[in-house]
Amino acid sequence: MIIEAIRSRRIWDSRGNPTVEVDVTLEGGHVGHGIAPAGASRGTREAMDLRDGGPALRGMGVGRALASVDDVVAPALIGRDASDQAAVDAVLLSLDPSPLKDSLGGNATVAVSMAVLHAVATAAGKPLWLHISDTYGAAPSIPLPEVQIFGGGAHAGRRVDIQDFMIMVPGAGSFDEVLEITNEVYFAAGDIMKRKGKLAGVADEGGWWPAFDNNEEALETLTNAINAAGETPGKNVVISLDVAASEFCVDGRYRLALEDRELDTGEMIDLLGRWIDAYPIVSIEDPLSEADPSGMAEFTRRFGKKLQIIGDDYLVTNASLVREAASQGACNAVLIKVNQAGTISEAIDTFRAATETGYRCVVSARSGETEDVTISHLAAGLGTGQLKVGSFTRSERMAKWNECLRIQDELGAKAFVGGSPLSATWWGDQNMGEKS
Ligand SMILES: O=C(O)[C@@H](CO)OP(=O)(O)O
Ligand SMILES: [Mg+2]
Repeated sequence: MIIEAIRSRRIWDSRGNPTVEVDVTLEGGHVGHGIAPAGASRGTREAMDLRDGGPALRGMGVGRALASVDDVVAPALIGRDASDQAAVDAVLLSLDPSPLKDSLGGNATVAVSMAVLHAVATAAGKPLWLHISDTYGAAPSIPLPEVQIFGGGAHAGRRVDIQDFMIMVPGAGSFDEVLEITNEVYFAAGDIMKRKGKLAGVADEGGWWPAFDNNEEALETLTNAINAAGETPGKNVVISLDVAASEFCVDGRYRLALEDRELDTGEMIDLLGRWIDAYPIVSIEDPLSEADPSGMAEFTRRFGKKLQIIGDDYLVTNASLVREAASQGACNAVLIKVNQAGTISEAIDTFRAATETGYRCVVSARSGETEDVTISHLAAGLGTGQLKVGSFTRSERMAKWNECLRIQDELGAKAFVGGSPLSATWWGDQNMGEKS
C-alpha cells in the first residue's frame, strides 16, 4: 500500500469558510479523502489551523495549509507504506514538531492523516469502521448519540452563555429509536419557542438558536419539550450540557453575559449544582474553564459519582493531559476531536489513555463541518460508546448520524450500546429517581 500521490484542494465548510481537503492515492489506484473540520470554541492547547488571507475571506483562507500539504507533506510521504498509520503520522509530526502544529497547520495534518486511513481501508476492501477496529484491536459498537436541541455560546452569537443543550436517550433499544425520540423532542422544542415568540433560527450545529432571557430558561424549555414529546425527563430522556466555560471565563471570573452577572469558581460550581438537582442532567462538558484545574477537580469531587464530566477544551484530545487529569481527579471522560490532536494516531493514543485511566470517550464533530463522516466510523470502530455531532436540519450533521445507520446495517442492531452495562454505570434508576 504505497502512497503514489497526495493532492490538496480548497473546499468550503458548513459556516461558509474555506477548509482543506486531501486525496491520497495508493499504487493500484485506491483513493482516500480527508477533510479538516474547524472549531469556534477552541482550547488554547489544541492543534492550530493555519489560516491566511487578511480581510479577504475574513482571514480564513487556507492557501498556506494547502501549500503545506503539496510542498512539504507530499514529498515526504510519497513512496511510503500507507498501511502503517503510526509511521505516517510520525512523519507528519517530524515535519512539524511544534506543540500546536502551527508550522504545517493542524488543518493540513489532520486532512492528510484521515485521507491515508480512508485510502488503506478502501484498498483493503473494508468499511472504515472495520478497518479501524481491526487495526486498533477494538470491539466495534454503535454509539449512543448526544444530539443538540439548543445551540448557544460561540455557535449562536453568544445569545445564551451555555453552548450546547443536548439530550441523550440512554435506555433506547436501538439507534433508530434514539433518533426518532430525539427528533420528536427537537421539533417539540422548536414549537415551544415559536409559541413564546423566541424562535430565532438554527445555530451552527443544527440546534434551535435560542432567544431566552436567561440560561436556565433553556433548561426549563428543554425539559418541557421532552414532556411535550410524550417522553419522561430523567427516565428515558436525559440532558447533556456543554458549558464551554473557557469561552466566558475572564481572569478567573465566569461572566454570564445574558444574565449580566459574574461568578467566581465556587459560585459557578454552585450554580451548576442547582441545575443538576433541578433538571435531569447526566453529563456536563467543560463545566469550568481550561484555565481552572482546581475548579475542575473540585467539580469532579462533588459530582463525579453521578455525572459524566467531559474535558474538551480542558483535555484537547491529548493523552498526556488525560493522564494528568486522572492523577488530579479532574473529569471522568474525554471528548475526542481528531483535529484537536492533529493526527489519527494521536487521537487513538488519547482513546487508549482514556481506556487505561477509566475515562469514558465521546467522539465529537466540530462546529464547522462538512460531508466528511470519518468520525462516525471512528466512534463505531473503536467502540467508544458515545458520539456528539449536532442536530437535525443541517446536512453536515445528519450525514454523520445517517452514516451510523448504515454502519448499523453492517454491524447489526445488537451492536448498539444503549442499555448496555456502560449505561448502567452512570444513569441508574437511583440517580434519575432523585431527579425525576
Ligand atoms: O465545543 C465543542 O464541543 C464543539 C462542538 O460542539 O464546538 P467547537 O467545534 O466550536 O469547538
Ligand atoms: Mg465542547
